[in-house]
Amino acid sequence: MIQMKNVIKKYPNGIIAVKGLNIEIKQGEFAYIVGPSGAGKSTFIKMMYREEKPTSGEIRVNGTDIAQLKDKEIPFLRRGMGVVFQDFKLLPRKNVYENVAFALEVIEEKPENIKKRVSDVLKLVGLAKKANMFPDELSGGEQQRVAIARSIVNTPKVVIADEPTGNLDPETSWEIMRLFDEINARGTTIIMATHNKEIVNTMRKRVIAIENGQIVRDERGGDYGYEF
Ligand SMILES: Nc1ncnc2c1ncn2[C@@H]1O[C@H](COP(=O)(O)OP(=O)(O)OP(=O)(O)O)[C@@H](O)[C@H]1O
Repeated sequence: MIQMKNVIKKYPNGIIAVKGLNIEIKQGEFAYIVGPSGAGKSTFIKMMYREEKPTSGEIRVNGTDIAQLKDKEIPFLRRGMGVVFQDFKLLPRKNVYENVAFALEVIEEKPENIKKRVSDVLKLVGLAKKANMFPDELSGGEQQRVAIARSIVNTPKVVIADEPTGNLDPETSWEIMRLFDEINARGTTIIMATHNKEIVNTMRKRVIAIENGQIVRDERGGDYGYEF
């Protein structure tokens, strides 16, 4: 579902963050992206949802080369993917229900479908009872659950997560990871950059290690492989 060929990313300041990536991630896979700080993991991930445009190379998402997309076509790409961030990025003035519903409103989903979809995903993430609460009334783990609910409410084929447990304590991180595992078990591809060694070594998945802008390891059921 995602293929990269000779992808290079040079930022305007001259830093070459990604130096010729070649990778294929198939529908239904769960892949961790690991590697040292500054290795290029976020850049790699941002190019998948066209937050960053590659300097050269090809990035195919379900066959379309997204490196060639015009800016006005990007929303269509994003309809098919969910994105989850370390800092949740919830809308502070909207409650839990509204934060999740908003993702469907912007794509002009029919109001009668919105209610059902939002309550289904809030149930899935265990927040049905907190639908009326606001982000600042929730714990970090709960806020991340809302963000995950928002990312899957449109039933995307892939969820891309950049360090989703980076702001959470170990126990909460596990709960969030179990949720991602369940979403993956329902058929959604998960691509996740993480520094969480314990989780990578326990919840074994495909491990793609990036160092200095290049893939240095790609193993199914691999371990984290670093001491940090
Ligand atoms: N917007 C930007 N403009 C210029 N340089 C950038 C930009 N974003 C990242 N870089 C540089 O690109 C390189 C890779 O950064 P990136 O954020 O992709 O690494 P990372 O592996 O995700 O790091 P971390 O684990 O610390 O999040 C770094 O040298 C960084 O300074």
